[in-house]
Amino acid sequence: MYVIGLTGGIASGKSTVSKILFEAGAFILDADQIAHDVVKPHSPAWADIVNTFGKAVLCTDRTVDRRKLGNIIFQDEPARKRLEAIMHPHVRQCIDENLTEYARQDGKIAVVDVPLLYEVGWQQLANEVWVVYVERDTQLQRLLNRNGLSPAQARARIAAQMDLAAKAGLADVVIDNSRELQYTRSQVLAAWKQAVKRAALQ
Ligand SMILES: CC(C)(COP(=O)(O)OP(=O)(O)OC[C@H]1O[C@@H](n2cnc3c(N)ncnc32)[C@H](O)[C@@H]1O)[C@@H](O)C(=O)NCCC(=O)NCCS
Ligand SMILES: Nc1ncnc2c1ncn2[C@@H]1O[C@H](COP(=O)(O)OP(=O)(O)OP(=O)(O)O)[C@@H](O)[C@H]1O
Repeated sequence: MYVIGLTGGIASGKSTVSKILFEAGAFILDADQIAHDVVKPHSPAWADIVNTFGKAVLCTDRTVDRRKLGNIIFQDEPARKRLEAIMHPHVRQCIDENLTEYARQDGKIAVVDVPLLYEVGWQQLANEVWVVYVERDTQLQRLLNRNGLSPAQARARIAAQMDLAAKAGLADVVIDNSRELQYTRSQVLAAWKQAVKRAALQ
């Protein structure tokens, strides 16, 4: 199974790129979605979160209140590290299981969208890594428009991640999503053509 690791920064455009890749024929795995799925009430990760952060981070239906948990962990680095220590083994296990399942099906390429791929050191799960880059001011503006955060909260979330230009420096492929969608789409489709050729040579 040929795997593209898709990463970038918060609100840099990973979902936008993965949608284009899905339409081009890729399997898509989304680590954020997996992170939401593994905290279903009474799952092991959910129990660890309740033990660590208390029942105050639950909604009335016992699901994790992600807004509340986000507000805690993005202004308290030790708390963020504790949440990551709980979550990442579960997320990784789920990614590995899905990739094993996909490998049974023929010849498709899998795209694994992991925002923290470099921070967590999971580059080895991919044959190649793509970074979705955006200029800092545009990233902040898109994050503010999307999440209804205050500028200080949005900056804290960006600061909790490795510098995006540094990620771009490590990437096999960089998609610049600073401009209009059509510009992004044409870069993605050109890079996809090349990746299909590399996958065929594997
Ligand atoms: C903090 C949580 C509850 C906030 O949930 P919420 O629905 O508001 O945000 P969502 O999950 O959609 O994440 C949005 C973006 O935040 C950024 N982000 C999430 N967790 C982290 C983190 N630990 N460190 C830095 N950035 C993060 C990512 O860029 C992500 O794409 C949630 O993100 C979470 O459980 N994070 C810990 C697990 C994790 O590290 N996930 C990242 C992928 S493995
Ligand atoms: N080229 C673009 N022009 C204008 N808006 C864009 C562009 N690309 C993405 N956006 C918008 O920016 C926001 C972030 O994009 P997207 O959700 O794809 O990022 P992401 O990296 O998947 O974010 P996260 O990992 O934080 O969930 C969205 O509201 C999206 O509609």
